[in-house]
Amino acid sequence: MKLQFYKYQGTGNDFIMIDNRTLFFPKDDVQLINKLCDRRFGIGADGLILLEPSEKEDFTMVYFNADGNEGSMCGNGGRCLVAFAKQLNVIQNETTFDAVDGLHYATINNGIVSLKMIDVHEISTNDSDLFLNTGSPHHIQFCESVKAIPVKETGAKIRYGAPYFEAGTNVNFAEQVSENSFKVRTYERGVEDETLACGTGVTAVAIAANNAGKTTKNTIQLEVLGGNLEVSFDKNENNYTNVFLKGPAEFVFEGTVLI
Ligand SMILES: N[C@@H](CCC[C@H](N)C(=O)O)C(=O)O
Repeated sequence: MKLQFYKYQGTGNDFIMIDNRTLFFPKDDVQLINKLCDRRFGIGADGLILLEPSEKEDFTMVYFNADGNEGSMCGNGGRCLVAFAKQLNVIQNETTFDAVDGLHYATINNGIVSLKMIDVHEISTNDSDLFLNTGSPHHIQFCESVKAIPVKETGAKIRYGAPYFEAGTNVNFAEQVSENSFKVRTYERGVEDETLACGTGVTAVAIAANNAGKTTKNTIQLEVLGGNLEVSFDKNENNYTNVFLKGPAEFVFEGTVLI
């Protein structure tokens, strides 16, 4: 069968998009999804996303990591899916959609997508590292220079080590640049490597930075390997609400592949 696909990227975090409104795609086929995401044997991507129907909302997001397994929430993937939904004329400039972690509201203007993320009420600390869930689990380590960090090696050790083990976590290394800006590099669970950006990851870094007293700002600029993102939130004691992740989401190419 010929599969029509669309390729999108958000600050270099890249995704295969499939219009699965007719529910034809064999989503239990872990090997197939893994091969489609393979950069040598397939199309190549950090993940694959299905746009599916929703009973009450505009559409449903179903996200798979590059390893072929269904993932938790993907912030950059969600932003790219909003741009894809607009390309398909499923939405105009505003939407609410279903995802694995609940409802998401988003707007799109001139290719910039602003996506509402889940509220965060729990942040744990271990020495100077932090852990929180922004739709996906994230470990955060602040450091002097992200350039000097062997992200794949150090990230893998933390991802598979205590207290995370098999379930694992995504791992972010963050360097403060100014009062309200940070450089971030992320090791992604499910890709098992560093990616050029991670949306739920920078969201976690922005909240962690505020929570750890590194900044009092509630609009934070995040510089990642693939570009720039912005995270904003409201804070009430240790509760973070109205969390928004904002940045570019771009269509790259489309094609067909035999499956
Ligand atoms: N790239 C993503 C994060 C995806 C989630 C993750 N790899 C997992 O399942 O743990 C993002 O932009 O948030």
